[in-house]
Amino acid sequence: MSAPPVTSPTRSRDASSGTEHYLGLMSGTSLDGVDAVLAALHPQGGMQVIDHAFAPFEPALRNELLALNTPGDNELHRAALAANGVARAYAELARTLQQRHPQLSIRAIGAHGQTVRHRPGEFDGSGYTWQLLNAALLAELSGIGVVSDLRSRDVAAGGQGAPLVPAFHQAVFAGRCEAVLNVGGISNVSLLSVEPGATPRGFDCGPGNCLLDHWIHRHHGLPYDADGAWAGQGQVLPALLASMLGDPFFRLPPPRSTGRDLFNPVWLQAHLNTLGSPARPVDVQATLLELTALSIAEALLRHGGPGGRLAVCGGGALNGRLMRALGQALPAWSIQASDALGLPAMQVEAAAFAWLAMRHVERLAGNLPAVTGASGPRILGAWHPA
Ligand SMILES: Nc1ncnc2c1ncn2[C@@H]1O[C@H](COP(=O)(O)OP(=O)(O)OP(=O)(O)O)[C@@H](O)[C@H]1O
Ligand SMILES: CC(=O)N[C@H]1[C@@H]2OC[C@@H](O2)[C@@H](O)[C@@H]1O[C@H](C)C(=O)O
Repeated sequence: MSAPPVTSPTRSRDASSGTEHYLGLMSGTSLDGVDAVLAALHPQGGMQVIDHAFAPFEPALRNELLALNTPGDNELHRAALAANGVARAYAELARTLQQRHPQLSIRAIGAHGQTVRHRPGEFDGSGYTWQLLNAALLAELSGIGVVSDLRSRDVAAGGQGAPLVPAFHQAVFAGRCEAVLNVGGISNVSLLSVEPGATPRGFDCGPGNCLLDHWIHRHHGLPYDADGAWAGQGQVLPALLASMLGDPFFRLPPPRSTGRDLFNPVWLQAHLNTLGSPARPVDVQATLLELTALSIAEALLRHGGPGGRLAVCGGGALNGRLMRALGQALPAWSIQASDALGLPAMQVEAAAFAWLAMRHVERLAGNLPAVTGASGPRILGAWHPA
């Protein structure tokens, strides 16, 4: 990646080592809450995770963020209030890690915000992606400089604005696995390379946990299907599975990205409506788990290599049934959670946003045009000084 010039924050750094501390704050499409990772990062590579913390969203904020994923009334005011709520939740977690490590000076926070719309569109200036976060308030509350809005510049350059993690996956996992799979609300894959000068590839696969979470919440009031246990009690419905896998998104070539804009309860209901008779909820859950596994496997086989080592991160790595379904669908891949490579599955994304903050501070590009389709490498994010 090249490093175009940009006006960037001034910095003081331990010149002897070049290593600085960054905080990554991530709340993804699952909307379960906020993950924070405090990491020591060196611009030339090398990362050590110092600590990790998680806090669930308050139910009222989570409900409002979910509602804002769907067009509705008086959204500007509601979105502004929700962006303040996200900033307060992020600041609380930042404070937790600051208090645990008072001796460390944190160079910057990389704060993702909450995606409520993702419409990258064509390269005609109409595309946008929107992550709710009042980054100014976060800088004010935390006393730390914040890099936010990390996707918009890539979209402005004609890219998808996502996925952004392949560059980070390459930096920390290359040589130890051939592919990295993130199963959050949405799933995405990075295909790594050890060839000199080669860049990784990557793309979104489709729904990860978001439809599974929705369905078990609707029928049992639970936030997620722990270990896929409920899905395991049902039978896969072939007609429903075929209908869902028929969505044109699954046939799109990379660069491609998606989100709750497409894979949401309305999408699921439309496919349920194609069935001749009502389905048992437990069978729908079994079918959704199969959809997640098969859409990932199909994308990996079509656009990735024939096999190798696949490291899995995100909450889906904690779903034993999903991991077994992936193993069955990808017999030539050896699959294990990223924990085996030294970075726990639930820390990878937040660590990636700490890394993206470092790229901004160091005036280095954060995107990979080969992944997102942007017209060139770009420094990502907007800077909000401490
Ligand atoms: N023990 C478990 N069994 C099954 N699923 C689990 C378990 N623990 C977490 N999950 C799933 O993982 C989800 C959270 O994953 P994660 O934090 O990676 O998502 P995210 O960061 O919101 O998503 P994205 O990568 O789309 O931005 C939960 O909503 C749940 O579906
Ligand atoms: C628009 C948006 O928020 N996309 C997320 C989402 O969650 C997973 C997948 O869809 C991925 O494209 C992206 O997040 C990861 C962190 C990324 O940008 O690499």
